[in-house]
Amino acid sequence: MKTNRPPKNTISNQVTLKERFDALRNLPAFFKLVWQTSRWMTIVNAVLRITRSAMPLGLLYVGKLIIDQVVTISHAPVKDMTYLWELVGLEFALAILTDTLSRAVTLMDSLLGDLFSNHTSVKIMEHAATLDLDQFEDSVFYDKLERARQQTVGRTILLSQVMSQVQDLITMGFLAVGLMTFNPWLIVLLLIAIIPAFLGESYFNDQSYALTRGQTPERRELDYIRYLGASDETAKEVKIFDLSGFIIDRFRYLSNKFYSDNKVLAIRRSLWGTFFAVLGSLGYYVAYVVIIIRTVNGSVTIGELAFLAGSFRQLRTLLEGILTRFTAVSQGAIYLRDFFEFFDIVPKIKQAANALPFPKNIQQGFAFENVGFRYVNADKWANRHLNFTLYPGEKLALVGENGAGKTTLVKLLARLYDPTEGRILLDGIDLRQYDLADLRLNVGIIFQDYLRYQMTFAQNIAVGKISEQDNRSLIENSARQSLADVLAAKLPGAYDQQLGKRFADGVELSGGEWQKVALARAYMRDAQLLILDEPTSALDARAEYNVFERFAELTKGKSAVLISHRFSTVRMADRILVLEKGELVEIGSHEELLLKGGRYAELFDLQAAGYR
Ligand SMILES: Nc1ncnc2c1ncn2[C@@H]1O[C@H](COP(=O)(O)OP(=O)(O)OP(=O)(O)O)[C@@H](O)[C@H]1O
Repeated sequence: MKTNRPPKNTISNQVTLKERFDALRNLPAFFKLVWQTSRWMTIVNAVLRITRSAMPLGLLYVGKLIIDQVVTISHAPVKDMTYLWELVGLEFALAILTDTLSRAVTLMDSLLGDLFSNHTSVKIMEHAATLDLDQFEDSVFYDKLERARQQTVGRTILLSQVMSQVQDLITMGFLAVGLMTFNPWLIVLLLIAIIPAFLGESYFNDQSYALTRGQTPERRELDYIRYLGASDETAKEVKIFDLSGFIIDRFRYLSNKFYSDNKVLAIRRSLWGTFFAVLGSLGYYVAYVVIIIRTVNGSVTIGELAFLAGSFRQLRTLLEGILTRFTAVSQGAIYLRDFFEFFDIVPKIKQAANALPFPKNIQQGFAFENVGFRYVNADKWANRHLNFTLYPGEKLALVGENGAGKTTLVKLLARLYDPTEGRILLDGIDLRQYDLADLRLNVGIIFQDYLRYQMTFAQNIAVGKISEQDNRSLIENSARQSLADVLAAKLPGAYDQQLGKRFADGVELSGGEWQKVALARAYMRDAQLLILDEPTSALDARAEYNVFERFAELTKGKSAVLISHRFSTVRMADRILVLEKGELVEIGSHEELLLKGGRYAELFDLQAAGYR
């Protein structure tokens, strides 16, 4: 965790006017997404809004007719009220209709917005699932993912903003036509009063976007700290190391920084906003005075006075809203760029064209030809100059100190990464030529940091081959093979027992017990290559020995790679590959390597000495 980092320079996050306009190009793609979310809702929404936009002019005009009629009747000797009441009835109907339409629009916006948010969340998850492991390990990627996630909620607002924009533009068109029939210059006055507010608004929106964008990494850190500070997974360590003060301090530092950065901007925005509002009011009152003078002179009726003043006031509000919203919409479009940028990230590990099916029975095995791998942004090679073959049916153990590159090697075998240099051949053909899904189905790995799903016992095993989640006999059989069946028998809910403490009635397992459950996943699929990356480290020595003995027996004829730091386990393998700083230093059987008296013998003696 970083502390007391200097304030982030947000200059690079400033948006130019050109970028703002360029971003508007994202709107069609955005509407395509909305359209995909629900066609009928989009249409209904549009129809409702167009109808609603004619209402203000209608109301003002009927209002004018009513006032003029009242004036006429008040001067008439015979008072016939019929027409007046008709007008009042009409206005009442229009008022009810306006209100109903507004509510219907709000309802539609919120329903469509919710659906849109669900739709885009699913799309993000679907796209994230196609991406490579190393993309997930890149912080720039995480920032993009985070911004894309924010969009799913934020963009529902954009939806109603754009719709409202169109609606208000139409309303304005109606009102402007009405106003221009009386006094065209009133429109000019209106524009003069409004434009400064628009410019101010777009300036502050830019500032706010730059600030938010610049804060993305800190926001992620804040989320992470919130998680550290209050989660079942972290509570134990936080308590024992008494980290709460440290965590809270960091949280306070970051959140205070957000607060003060945002505060400065909010205050400036508010002060300028007030000034522009005064300017707008000034414009309105100049127009009002002119209309009053004309009414007093008799060139405008009292009904027209009400109509003109009302139109002008409404137009001002509308225009202000439209201009403000314009910056908000283009702002939203800029955020959208982040959203679509996430979808532009393409996986590097892809299915080859005309991919080959995975061999039914591996003939020659996996041959590493000068394989090297370097993590993104790492200077050091994690694996280098690897030349060896994993033969069909062979059990190969990987040995080496921490960071020697064992896990990386098995990730290459499962194509979680592709080699940076060299290649891996399966039966003489580059691994990249095989069907990816088929490969993953045939290469089973249980990692040392396997997941403890807060789900049922059976589901925790079924994740090994989720398509078989309802195949209870396969699940129970897999549990038997990893020796987890004994555990199920002891649980109150047996295979349906909820595991973990996160949800109601969950039972927590010990580290070793969890490992047996995780190991059962390996037996769910009939993989031709099984990889166990230290998933047995929490088992006691006897249990690990039993598990591996059983594993060797159950996987007879299949290839397997085992990673373990226990030599009692390692010696069971047909051959042992010793890695040092990512490179192969020795390979051979336990006996051969002991005889050789090299690195393996040294490590073995070291461990044996510990037991003497
Ligand atoms: N995701 C990653 N990004 C960058 N570097 C990594 C990543 N994972 C591992 N490394 C680096 O690659 C090297 C090899 O790591 P690897 O996990 O393969 O070692 P290992 O032999 O499995 O270690 P251990 O016995 O501790 O599990 C290490 O130096 C490690 O720091």
